Amino acid sequence: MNIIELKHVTKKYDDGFVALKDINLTIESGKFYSLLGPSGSGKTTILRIIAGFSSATSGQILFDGKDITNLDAAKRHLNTVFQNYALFPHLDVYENVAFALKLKKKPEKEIKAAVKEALHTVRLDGYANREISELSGGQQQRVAIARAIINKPKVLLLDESLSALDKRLRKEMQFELRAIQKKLGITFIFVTHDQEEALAMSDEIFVLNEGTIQQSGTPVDIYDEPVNDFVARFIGDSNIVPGKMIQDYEVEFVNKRFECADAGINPREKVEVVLRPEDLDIVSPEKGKLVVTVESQLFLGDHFEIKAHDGDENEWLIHSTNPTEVGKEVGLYFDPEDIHVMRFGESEAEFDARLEKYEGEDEDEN
Ligand SMILES: Nc1ncnc2c1ncn2[C@@H]1O[C@H](COP(=O)(O)OP(=O)(O)OP(=O)(O)O)[C@@H](O)[C@H]1O
Repeated sequence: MNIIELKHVTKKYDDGFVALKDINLTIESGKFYSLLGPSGSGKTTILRIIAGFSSATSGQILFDGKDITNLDAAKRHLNTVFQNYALFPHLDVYENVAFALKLKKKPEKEIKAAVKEALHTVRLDGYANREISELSGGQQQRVAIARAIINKPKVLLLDESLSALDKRLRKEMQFELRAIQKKLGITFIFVTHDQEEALAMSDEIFVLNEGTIQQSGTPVDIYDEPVNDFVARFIGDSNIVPGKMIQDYEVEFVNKRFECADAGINPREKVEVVLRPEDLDIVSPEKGKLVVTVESQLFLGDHFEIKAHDGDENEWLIHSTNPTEVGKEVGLYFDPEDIHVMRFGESEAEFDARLEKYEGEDEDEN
């Protein structure tokens, strides 16, 4: 079931800057979504428009199928967790978490039970009487979440809410947030510029750049089939080289022809080819589909990051669990499915239509 829909939403700020250009997105109930993009891409603007803190210049926002474009923020069934948590420093944990229910003048007994349950959900049992200043960053984050879930919103908006934490705590909170979302079964919309974080946590990701959605889909879809070079570069490491389509399922790059899994592109059309570093296997030069010379090698704990160049002066990034030798000539092996062919200027809708057509044909053949 769709809980939130944005239809043709644009946002022009007072100074004339257009921060969102015709945004269309659908959020289903009970899933974890990320809005992912570099600084200034419009993530927070989308969140603020959904929350009702900012209004769209044009377009429509639906909540549970009803138009809420002009509805007051306070009347929307959602809460927001801000980057700085916005906790009240002069109130203790209990008072912070109880705040929304006290405002609604709920009976004390009901409030007590709700605070207990919310603190239990975020694993802060026994912290009710602590002062905010006596909590670690991760604990403050949990209080902010407890406060936001106490009145059981249908949607929780989280704006870069892990960015103040150190790396280890951040990882821990990623698991935690995901577990809380699953337990509560409510929709989370999480804003982040960290692609690893979005990949690890989300059911679905919207990748944004310059006020437009570049691609939406599951983490695996977006990683495996980036629609354009922005997405390919932004999500994970990648090797991107220019190429030319020969025919369906055959592409040329670095002056060689390779079998690939892509179709529906015109013969001789110029394309870009993406190969992920972990899809390149180092083999002997005779067995390689490409021959490269190793330039550098770094041990990164769980893999070696190897840089190499081919005769055409393309640099190749390789992630390998085995070391090689700097200066050595080696072969690179990859499967046809590891080659991702991208058309210039293809929109996500065109990309999806092309994929659907060919997947449909494959099924017909089987
Ligand atoms: N009140 C405003 N007036 C004019 N421009 C604004 C205003 N608020 C935001 N912008 C601009 O709109 C664009 C999108 O901003 P937004 O905060 O949505 O980006 P973001 O993707 O959340 O970035 P970050 O990760 O840095 O928070 C930016 O270029 C920003 O400078």
